[in-house]
Amino acid sequence: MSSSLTSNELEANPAPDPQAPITRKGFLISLKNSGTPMPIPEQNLYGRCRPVAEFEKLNRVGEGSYGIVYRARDTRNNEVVALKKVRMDQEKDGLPVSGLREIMILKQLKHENIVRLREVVVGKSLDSIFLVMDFCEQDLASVLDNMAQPFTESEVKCITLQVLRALKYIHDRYIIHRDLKVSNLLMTDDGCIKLADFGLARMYSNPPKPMTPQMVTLWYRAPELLLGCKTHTTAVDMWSFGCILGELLLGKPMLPGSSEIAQLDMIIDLLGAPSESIWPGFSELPAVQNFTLSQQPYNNLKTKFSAIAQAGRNLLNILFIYNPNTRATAEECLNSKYFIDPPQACDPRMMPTFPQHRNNTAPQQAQTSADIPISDLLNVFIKRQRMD
Ligand SMILES: Nc1ncnc2c1ncn2[C@@H]1O[C@H](COP(=O)(O)OP(=O)(O)OP(=O)(O)O)[C@@H](O)[C@H]1O
Repeated sequence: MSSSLTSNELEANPAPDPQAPITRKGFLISLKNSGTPMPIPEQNLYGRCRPVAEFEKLNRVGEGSYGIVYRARDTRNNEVVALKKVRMDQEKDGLPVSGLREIMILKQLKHENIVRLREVVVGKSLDSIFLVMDFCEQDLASVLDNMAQPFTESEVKCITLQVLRALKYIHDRYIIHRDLKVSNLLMTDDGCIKLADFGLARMYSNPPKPMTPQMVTLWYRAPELLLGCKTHTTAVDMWSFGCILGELLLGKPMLPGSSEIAQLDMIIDLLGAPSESIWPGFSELPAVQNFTLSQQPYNNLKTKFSAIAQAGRNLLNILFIYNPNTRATAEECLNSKYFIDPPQACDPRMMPTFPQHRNNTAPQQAQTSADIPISDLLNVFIKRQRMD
């Protein structure tokens, strides 16, 4: 991904509803009004950052494209937290853009099925920042990789209902996650699912504005993205959600393509070929000419999910709709008969617990740092980018 934080981007995609709970204030508005970084009117907009030295790193639990995540102990209150070090070396201009986006978005979200950002802490230089989040004992990818038997259907319903609640919450606030996959679904020992990793998330507007299509991990990527559509909607998350539901029901990834064309072929093998009649505008999509799509005419969802009750297959059918404008929304899924029919979703507290496979690495030394306001940090990054 080539990404840089520009004032245009900060201004882009305003929430269409001025009453929406998400507001843009502080430094964002300063940039918009002046075109250059301005002093931040509210001192310490995001509060003062504590030094990361106040956290004892216990072990590394994960590493993604944009950061390393540690289990750590907050020495002030002894609580165990997740500490995500924002990776700096991936950005060509040295800016932790995905980290900053993640901070800006997570700060505004408060929902029991979304990982809570407690605070931002800093290392010894401004080039080292960490997100402090509630610690979740598991992520669904490592659970699925290590479990002896697949989830029962009532466990699948328990997990997916929680994911849908998180999706409804963010979609109602004009936020698209854009990287929904099992490794970004965390689970606590109380069976609570938390949507994590908002590094690729974006605000969207109506009508949608152009965005980079190469988002979303391939296996969970919607056909409109694979075909180069530049206007994304919440429907991209709903496709990914369908892939996750399918993966939980099958006990293995549903569409594990190894390239974009292989991914499209897998989708077509499962659902039949898209056409202008079922997806108006399909033939105009930028990448349609680049691929020779197979003409397989049948929808094979029923065969692939023959062990699942009709209501489950109906839910999958409305998620795997090619046309993003008619694909099911999170709210429609929450009202699906699938969640009413037996077996009903189990209580999260009845979910099985799993060994913590991610806790096997050695402790790390904490760094020292200064006590710096996060607003200063953000200004430094923005200024640096303007100089490039
Ligand atoms: N709050 C948390 N509690 C426990 N583990 C976490 C937490 N946040 C992240 N992790 C672990 O760290 C991994 C990577 O985190 P995350 O997805 O946020 O990083 P990323 O660099 O953005 O990853 P990606 O490459 O998927 O975009 C997760 O899959 C999970 O295993």
